[in-house]
Amino acid sequence: MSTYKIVMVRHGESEWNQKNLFCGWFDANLSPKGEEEAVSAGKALKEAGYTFDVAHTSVLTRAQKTLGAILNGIGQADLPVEKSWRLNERHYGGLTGLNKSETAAKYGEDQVQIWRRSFDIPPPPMEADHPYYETIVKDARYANGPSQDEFPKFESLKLTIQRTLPYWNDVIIPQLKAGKKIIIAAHGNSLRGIVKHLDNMSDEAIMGLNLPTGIPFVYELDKDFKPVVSMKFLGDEETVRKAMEAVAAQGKSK
Ligand SMILES: O=C(O)[C@@H](COP(=O)(O)O)OP(=O)(O)O
Repeated sequence: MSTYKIVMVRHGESEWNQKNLFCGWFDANLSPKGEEEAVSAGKALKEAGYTFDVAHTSVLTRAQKTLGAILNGIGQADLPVEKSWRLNERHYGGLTGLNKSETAAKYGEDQVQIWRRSFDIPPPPMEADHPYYETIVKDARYANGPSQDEFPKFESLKLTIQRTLPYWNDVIIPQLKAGKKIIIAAHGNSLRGIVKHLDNMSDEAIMGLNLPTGIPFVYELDKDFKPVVSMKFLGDEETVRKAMEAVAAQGKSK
């Protein structure tokens, strides 16, 4: 029997998704298509009758803007929003800013697949001379965390889960227990981490999951927070399948 329900959504297409660049902690904006996707996500949630008590998002603009458009769409623009770096995208290290197809042409599609989707093999670190190092490390949005020790230079999915899961366990679960209706707007890989945890997916199985941009999905959980309904997308099956395939194909050399 389902006791809890939670909605999650990966942000709409970002300008860097559109250019096919590894983005990670770089604060890319939504592309015009991404803005439209966010509005459509709001419409889908409104049509399905969703309202929320609390919304959670990362400290990155693409996720916050997506959430803003959704909340506008469901007539809840003034809903309390909690923002945390723990919901940020995985840190893509030295790959940040590189084109995914060009990287595949240079290092091979298999290597890019390992960097994008392996569970515990991280990308190379972002060194201090990386073009986006200062922009990210000195960004005022990180004044209250992560601490210097916690601040990533790169993250595998495993490392991403290690900093996202405490947020799920310490913030989201207590709010669900208190009866709050929650939406999380975050990123491809921070959400893949939560999905892996909820569905108890193996390290191999999670490699095959590519989350589409801007299509909300629902989990229904039992009293022990085990899924009764897993990853039910608010979109028709064919559209979701094609969107997932398009994400997977971003690592092709073309
Ligand atoms: O960092 C990035 O490039 C993408 C995910 O990339 P892939 O792992 O799918 O390559 O993150 P998002 O657009 O969800 O914030």
